[in-house]
Amino acid sequence: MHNVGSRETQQSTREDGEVDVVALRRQRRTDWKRRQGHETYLDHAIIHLRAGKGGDGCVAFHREKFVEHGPPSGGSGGAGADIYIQPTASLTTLSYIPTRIVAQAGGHGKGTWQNGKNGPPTIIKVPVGTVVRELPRDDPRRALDEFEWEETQLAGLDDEGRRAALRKRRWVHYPTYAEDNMQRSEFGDAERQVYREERQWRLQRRMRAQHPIYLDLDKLEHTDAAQDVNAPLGLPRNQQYGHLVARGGPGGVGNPHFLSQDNRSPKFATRGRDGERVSLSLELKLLADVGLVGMPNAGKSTLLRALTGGRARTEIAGYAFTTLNPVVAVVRVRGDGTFDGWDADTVYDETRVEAARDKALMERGAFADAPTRNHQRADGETYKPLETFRFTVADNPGLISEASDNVGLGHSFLRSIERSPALVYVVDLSAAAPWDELRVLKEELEKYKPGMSAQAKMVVANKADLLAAAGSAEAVADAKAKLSRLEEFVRTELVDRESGRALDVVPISAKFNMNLRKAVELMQRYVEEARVEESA
Ligand SMILES: Nc1nc2c(ncn2[C@@H]2O[C@H](COP(=O)(O)OP(=O)(O)OP(=O)(O)O)[C@@H](O)[C@H]2O)c(=O)[nH]1
Ligand SMILES: [Mg+2]
Repeated sequence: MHNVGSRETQQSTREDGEVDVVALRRQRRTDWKRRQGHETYLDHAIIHLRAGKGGDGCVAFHREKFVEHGPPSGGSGGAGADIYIQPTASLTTLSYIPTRIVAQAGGHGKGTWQNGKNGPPTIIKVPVGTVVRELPRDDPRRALDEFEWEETQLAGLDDEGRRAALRKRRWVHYPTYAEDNMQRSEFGDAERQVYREERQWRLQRRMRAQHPIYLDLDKLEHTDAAQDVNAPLGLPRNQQYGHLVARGGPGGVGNPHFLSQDNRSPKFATRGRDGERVSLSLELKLLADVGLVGMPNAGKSTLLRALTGGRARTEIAGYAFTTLNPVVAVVRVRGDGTFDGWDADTVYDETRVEAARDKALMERGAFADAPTRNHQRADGETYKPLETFRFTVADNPGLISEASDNVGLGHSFLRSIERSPALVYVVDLSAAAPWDELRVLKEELEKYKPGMSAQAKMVVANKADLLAAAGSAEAVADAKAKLSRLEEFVRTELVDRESGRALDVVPISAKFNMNLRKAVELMQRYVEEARVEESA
């Protein structure tokens, strides 16, 4: 089964429009696998929100000395709390967001005309780069909305029981007066009025459901609450609140509301209404400038570590699927085109090997007088060109053939680089046929999102050191032939349609720090171009 089309259809529906539960289950399993051992990273979540219920109105009569029959004095209930979603820079994962959020109910009305308090708004903070979607009605993962929930409460009742249950959920009666109230014609009028309002409310809600919530929170937003006429009351004036996603139910009205010529002492009030219930899917898209795409073991993590002078804490090991989740790190380029760690003779080996080496050094006391930042370098060098450019690179799990069917780790992690302006293919040049790897990578990108392979800008041919390892003239000639065959493939198959330019091919060795300056220079160029385009 190869799904093509928008992300939603890929995830949950088959070509015939049916919801594909098997695919959903498989997706959940690969998501789970990706989270193993990585305690907190989560880039996709489904949350169920329940806005606050309105407070009930109150039935009361005023009591005062010498006033025998005081007027009705029941206060109205407060509105239930609304739920807002707000992007924030201080989070990087969705794992802190509870899957079920119930906002506070409004306070009940009380005697002596005291109205209930409104529920204070609930604000859900999500990381910048989160895309919020309301789950459509036919999605099996959606929770019941407030109307469907009421229906489930009424299931199995006959007409009479149903009417009684509905009334019970809508009306408050003065003690012992319930029967009496029901007989009255004023109550009948009031009840009709309430049902009319309810139908309006229901209609409005259905209309809103036709335009499901879709929010692309890729920027921090600073609305000026003091200026905003829609800012909810009860928030400090400078507090940011974000986007409304679920409305609280209105409070019920107190008995003074039903005072009329015919009924001088109404003994009923209405209850608050349920808040809206919505299910949202949250998807986190990291915003890295460059995304590395490659098969398992191609050396993506090694490359990221080398580009950041070993700062990027991403695991390197000689088995497939070492990296389970995207890791983003910053590459700092200096004025002369160098970057952190470019000149070091460090070998970026497997993390296990590195750890063992560090431990041995430590035991020998080699770090005892390692220079700190404030020390002069031993060789007396003081010149240090300033950092002039900075961009972020995302290292990703390996992508393999049929990843779109959730083979391997699937391809859902690609969402984190979906919007990266530049993708870089990383292939293992020492493999038998690196061009086949490229073909598969391109196909999988296209299956994830049609047109995504156009974001690819460069092919990095890694492990170039292995080719000529033998050192003989023959091996060198073979290596050259292989590289030119790869270039030939790129020239014929991987041409950027817009510019007509073939992707750049750069042979490197991430492990031994070779030819990385060239790769960084090109990456910087792509990022600069993209930024110019964006600001234009
Ligand atoms: N000889 C040589 N080995 C390399 C080079 N780059 C990476 N390796 C080795 O290749 C193996 C895999 O490297 P990783 O960086 O973990 O590969 P990856 O693409 O991140 O793999 P996954 O995370 O599993 O997708 C490790 O044993 C590295 O030491 C290189 O330039 N030359
Ligand atoms: Mg890796």
